[in-house]
Amino acid sequence: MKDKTMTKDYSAFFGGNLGTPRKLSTLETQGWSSFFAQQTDVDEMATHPPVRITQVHRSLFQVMGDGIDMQIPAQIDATVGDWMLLDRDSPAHSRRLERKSVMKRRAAGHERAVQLIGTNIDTAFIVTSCNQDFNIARLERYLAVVFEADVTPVIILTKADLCDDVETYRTQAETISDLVSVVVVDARSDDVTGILSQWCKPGKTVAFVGSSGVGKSTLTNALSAGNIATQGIREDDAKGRHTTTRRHLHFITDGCAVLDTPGMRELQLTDVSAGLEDVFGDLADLGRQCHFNDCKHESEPKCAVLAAVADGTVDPARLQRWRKLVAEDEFNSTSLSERRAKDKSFQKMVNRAIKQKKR
Ligand SMILES: Nc1nc2c(ncn2[C@@H]2O[C@H](COP(=O)(O)OP(=O)(O)OP(=O)(O)O)[C@@H](O)[C@H]2O)c(=O)[nH]1
Ligand SMILES: [Zn+2]
Repeated sequence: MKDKTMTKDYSAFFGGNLGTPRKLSTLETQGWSSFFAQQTDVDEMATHPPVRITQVHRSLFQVMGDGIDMQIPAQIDATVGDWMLLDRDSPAHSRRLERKSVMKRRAAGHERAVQLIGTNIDTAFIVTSCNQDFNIARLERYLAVVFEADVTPVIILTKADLCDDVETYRTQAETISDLVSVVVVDARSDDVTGILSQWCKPGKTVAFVGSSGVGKSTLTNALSAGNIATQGIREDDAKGRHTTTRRHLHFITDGCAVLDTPGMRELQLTDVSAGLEDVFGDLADLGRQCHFNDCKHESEPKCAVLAAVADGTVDPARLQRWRKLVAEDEFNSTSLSERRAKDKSFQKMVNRAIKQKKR
C-alpha cells in the first residue's frame, strides 16, 4: 500500500497566497519556509518529504515532518534543527538542506572538535541569572557565536525574584552591546510567553543557551504552557555530577519551535571573527584608525585604541577581554583550517594511490 505522505500535495509552498494571512501548515509551524522550499521542488517533496531533526541520539536522529515522526540513522554532518528530505527507501541517504544559520563552538577536551549547537535558529536567548552566574565575559562569548551565525541574540536575566539589585544586572547587560535586547524575568511566575512573544512567533525557531541551572528548561516549559513534555535525561557524568543531556527541538502548538540545550561549562570560540566584530564593533572601528595595520593595541605608537583607553572612553578591562577572545578565536580557527588542509592533502594522496593502482 502506498504511504499517504508519499502523495501529499506540497504545491502550496510554491507561489500563490503570499501576503494573505492564513493558518500555517504543519511544516511551517515546524519552521519550514521558502528558504528551504527553494532547495527542492514539488515532485521531489512528494517522494522525499521534508523532515526536521528534533533530537540527536548516539546513532539515530528523531525526525518530524507533516504526519511523520520517526527515527533514522544519524549522519555525520547533520544535527538538531536541520531539515532533511527523507529518503524512505534508504533513510541514511536522506539529503540535508542548506542551513539558514548554524551556531557552533569548539568542544572542550582532547579532540577539540567543532561542535554544532543547533541549526536554522532565528533567535537565540542567552540565559543567565541575576546571581553569581552573571558574567560579562561569558555573555560576550555567547554573543560572538550568535552574531557570527546571523541569529538574533536576546539576553535573558532570570531569577529576578531572588535578587534585590535587578537594575544593576540589567544595566551591566545592556552596556555590552547596543544590538542586543535585554529581558529580565522570574522564569517560574512571569508571563514568559507574553514577554518573549515578539521573538517566539509561529513558524520561527528559538533556542535557549547558557550555563547549567540558569532556567533554560523552566523557560522552555513556560513557553509551551504544558504543551510539551520535558525530555531531560539526567545522567551522572564521570565525576558524579548531574548533567542534563537533552538537546531537543520542541514544536509548540500554535507557537514556535524551541530548542532547549544542555548547560555548557565552556564555550570555546572558533571561526567567529565577524561575530566578535559585532560584539566589539566600537573597538574594531577604532582599531582601523591605528597607525599600523596589524596593530595589537598593546604598546604600539599612534594606537587609536590605547588613546581611547587613555582618555577614558574605552574600559581597559573590556579591551583585555576583546584581545583575549580574538586571540582564542584565531588560535582555534587556525588549527581548524590547518587540519582541513591536511585532510585535503591526505585525500589527494589517497586518490593518487587509487589511480595508480588502477593503471
Ligand atoms: N526563583 C526562581 N527560580 C528559578 C528561575 N528560573 C529557574 N529557576 C529554578 O532554577 C533551577 C534550575 O532551573 P532549570 O530550568 O532546570 O535550569 P537549566 O538552565 O535548564 O539547567 P540545565 O538543565 O542544567 O542546563 C530550578 O529549580 C528552577 O525552578 C527564576 O526565574 N526564579
Ligand atoms: Zn592599535
